[in-house]
Amino acid sequence: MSQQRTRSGLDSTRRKKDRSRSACSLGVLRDFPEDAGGDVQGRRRETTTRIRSSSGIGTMTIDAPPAYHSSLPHDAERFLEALLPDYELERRGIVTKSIASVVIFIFVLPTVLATITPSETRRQKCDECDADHEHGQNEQHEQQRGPKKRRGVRRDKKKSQKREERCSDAAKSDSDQQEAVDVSFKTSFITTLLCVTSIFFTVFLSANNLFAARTIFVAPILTSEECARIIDMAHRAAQRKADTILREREQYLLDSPQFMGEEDAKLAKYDSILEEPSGWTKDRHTSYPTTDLNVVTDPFTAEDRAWLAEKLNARLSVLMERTFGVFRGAVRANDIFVVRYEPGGQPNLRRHTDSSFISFNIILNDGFEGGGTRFHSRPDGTHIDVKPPAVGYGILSNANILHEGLATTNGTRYILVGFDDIDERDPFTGEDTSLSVFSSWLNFSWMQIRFKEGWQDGRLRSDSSDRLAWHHSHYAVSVFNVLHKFMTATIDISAKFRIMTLVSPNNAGSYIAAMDREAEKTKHLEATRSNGFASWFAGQQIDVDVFGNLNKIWDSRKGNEDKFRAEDL
Ligand SMILES: O=C(O)CCC(=O)C(=O)O
Ligand SMILES: [Fe+2]
Repeated sequence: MSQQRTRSGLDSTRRKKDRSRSACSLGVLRDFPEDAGGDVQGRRRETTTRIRSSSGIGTMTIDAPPAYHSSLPHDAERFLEALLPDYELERRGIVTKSIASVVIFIFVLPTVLATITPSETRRQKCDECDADHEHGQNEQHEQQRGPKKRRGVRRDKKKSQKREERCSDAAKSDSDQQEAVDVSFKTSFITTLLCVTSIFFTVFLSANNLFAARTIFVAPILTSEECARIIDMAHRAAQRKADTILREREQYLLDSPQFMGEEDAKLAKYDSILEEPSGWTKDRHTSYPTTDLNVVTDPFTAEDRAWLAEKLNARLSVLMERTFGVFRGAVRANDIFVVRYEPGGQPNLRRHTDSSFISFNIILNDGFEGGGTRFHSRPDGTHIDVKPPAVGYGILSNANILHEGLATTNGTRYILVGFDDIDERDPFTGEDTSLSVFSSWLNFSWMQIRFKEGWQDGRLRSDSSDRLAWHHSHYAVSVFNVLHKFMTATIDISAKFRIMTLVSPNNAGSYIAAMDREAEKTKHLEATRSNGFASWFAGQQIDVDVFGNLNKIWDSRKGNEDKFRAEDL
C-alpha cells in the first residue's frame, strides 16, 4: 500500500512500575502524597519522595501521571454553551448498573424462583421410596431363608402391596424431581442471558458510546494570528519542497536519460508536485487526494513543528478528552496536513470517511467564497453543512461519519486537517497509554475502527512479513469486515446525528486563554504520552494492526527516520 490515503469510501502503569523500579535501585523511599486530592479538579497528583543519597536524605517533588479529566480546566469549562456528558460519571454508572444486574439476575432472581418450586415435599417422598426399596431387598432375602419365616412373610405381603403403591408414587416423584432440575437449569440459563443482555444495553446505551459517535463539535482551537502563521509555514514548506523536487528531477533526468516520457511514474510524480500550486502534493492520498502538505513528511521546520505541538496539546487533545471521553495521552495523530482548495486547482473533496477514530479540520483563513464541510447521515440521507463561525474554529467528529469538502468558488480556502487514532499502547515503545476499557473495548466506535483495521490488515497489507498470522487469513478478514459494517450500521441508527457549537465567537479569546493557562501548569513535565501529551508527530504515517502493533511505516516516512529521531519526533 503506497501511502494509502486513510480516507476511504470506507503507561502509565508500566511507567509507574518503571519509576518505582528505578526508585528502588536508587534507594528511594516513597511516601504517600501530602495533598492526595491534587488541585481543584483533582488533575495533578503530586508525590513527595525522599531520596537517600550519599550526601544524606533530600526531598523532591515528582509529578504522578495526570489522571483522566472529566471536565475542561475550570476557567474554560464555563465558556461551554452545550451540555457535554460527564464521562467519568457515565463510567461509574456503567459499573454500578452492571454490578446490580449481576446481583439481580445471577443471585436474587434464581433464589426467588427456587423457593417457589415445591422440591421439599418431593424430597420427603423420595426418602421413603429409598427406604422401601431397601426393605424389598430384605424381603427377597428372607424368602430364600425357608418356610419358618413364611407366615410372617404373608403378613408382610399386604404391607408390601401398599409399599409398591407408594413406590410407584415415588417413581412419579422422581420424574418430578428431574423436571425440577430441568427447570433450575433453564432458570439459570435465562437469568444469565438476561444479565448479559442488560449489561450489554447498559454499556451500549450510555453516553460513553452514543453521545459523540455522530455529533459534530465546533469549537475555537487557534487564534487568527496562529492560523496565519500556519499558512505561512505551509508556503515556506512548499517552497522548500519545490526546490528539492526540482533538483531531484534534474538529477533524475541526468541519471536516467532513457526515461519513459509521460509514462515514467517518477517523472510524473515530480511534475505533479511542481505544477501549480508548486511544491504542494496532489496525490499523497490515493483514493481521495487533496492538494496538501503533511507537517511531518514535508519540509516544515523543527521549530514550526514544536510550536504546533504546543498549541495542539494545549487546545486540541484537552478538548478531545472532554468531547469524546478518551484520555488525551492516548491520542495519536496519524496524519496532520494543510489543505488548500481553490477554483483553479482542487476546489472540493468528494464524499468519504476517514480511516481514523477522530478527525478534525481547522479553518485557517477567510476571504474566500463557498467551501465548508458537509456531513451526511446514512440512515435518512439528510446532511448538515458546517461553516465554522470564525477563523481558527475546528470541526471535530468521529471519522466514520460520511463527509465531503464543499467547492470553494472564489479565492483560496486553507484548512489544517488531522486524522487521530486512539491507542491502548504506543506502537513504537509499547508503553501503556492509560486508555480505559470504557474508551476502548467497551466503545463501539473504537471497536469499529479496530475491525476496519483488521479488515484492511489482510486486504491491503499483503506485503506484511507476518502473513501467516491468523488475523490475516481470508476468513478472519471477512469476519472483521462484517463486524466493522455491522458496528457502523448499529451506531448510525442509534446515535444522534447533530452539530454542537461549544463556544461562541464572543468568548473564543477568553476560552483559548483559559486553556493556555492550564497547559502552562504542565509545561515542565516530560512530554510523554503517559504524562498526558498526545503523540502529534512521532506516530504519523504508520499502520497499526488490529491488536495495536506497529505493522508498517508508510513509504513517505521511510528514509526520513534519522531526521525524525534528530528532531525527537
Ligand atoms: O474540506 C473539508 O472541509 C473536509 C476535509 C476532509 O474531509 C479531509 O481532508 O479528509
Ligand atoms: Fe475527511
